Amino acid sequence: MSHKSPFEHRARKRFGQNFLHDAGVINRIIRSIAPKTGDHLVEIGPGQGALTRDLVDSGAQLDVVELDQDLVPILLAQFALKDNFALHQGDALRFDFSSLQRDGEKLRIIGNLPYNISTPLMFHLLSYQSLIEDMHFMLQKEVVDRLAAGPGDNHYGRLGIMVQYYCQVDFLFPVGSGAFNPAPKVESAIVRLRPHTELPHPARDVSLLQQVVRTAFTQRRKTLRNALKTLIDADSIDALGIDSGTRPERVSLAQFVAISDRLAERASSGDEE
Ligand SMILES: C[S@@+](CC[C@H](N)C(=O)[O-])C[C@H]1O[C@@H](n2cnc3c(N)ncnc32)[C@H](O)[C@@H]1O
Repeated sequence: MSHKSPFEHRARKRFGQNFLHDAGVINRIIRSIAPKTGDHLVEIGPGQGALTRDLVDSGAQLDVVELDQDLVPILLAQFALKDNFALHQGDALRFDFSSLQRDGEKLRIIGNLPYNISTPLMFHLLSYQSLIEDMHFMLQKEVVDRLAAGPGDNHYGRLGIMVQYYCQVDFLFPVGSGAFNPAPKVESAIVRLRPHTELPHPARDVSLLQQVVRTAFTQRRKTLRNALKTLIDADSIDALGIDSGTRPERVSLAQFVAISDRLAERASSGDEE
């Protein structure tokens, strides 16, 4: 299905195009970001410029990354004359964000993201975590619930744990589907991610942490000891002060890090389970 916009651009499903048209929602997002002169903003997927106008007018440097070539003339017609605006046509998943950085300044990332690429894009951006001050994203509400969830919440799991490893996560506000054209089938929400300047729970080996968390949540109804039995025995979990009879959904990030650090120690000492 495609929908005509005021600029005669047909919204494309394959690019995840749902354009914001609700001025109240746009204002609220801009107020949450609070862009100012001296900031270096990067908007991913500017679309027809719903958020872009206020971001440019803030006086901040604004780079935008848009995949759809047909949107390029629409964006340039509105913003090409602004000397604080630069457009990069291409795929944000492959974009080298470090190429934008100047003089040690940090980037502020913004995006009403296509929902099909939001998780890989967040992890791509987290690989530049030290260059980023904060990120404001519109995502499926269910994804924001998962990002912000803590131990014991229904939505708590792998995505939230791994993003919270790198970032402070704040659920800002929900957005109804009527704010978009065409309206998506699901509700949305705005989330703020702020990369930690120092990781609160640094793991000895992040890929091991990822493996532990992935394995633990493959069958979330199992006890921790059963879920992790291919990696570590119950006594070793209990010896870390973690109840191996609990469910993975009750285990904190710090506790998952403790388990993965124990495995990393063993691997480095050549110790076998
Ligand atoms: C949900 S729309 C949001 C558009 C606009 N920011 C708004 O709020 O109305 C997502 C935008 O991301 C663009 N897009 C999709 N995949 C992309 C990718 N891989 N890299 C960069 N932009 C992409 C789409 O073409 C579209 O303009």
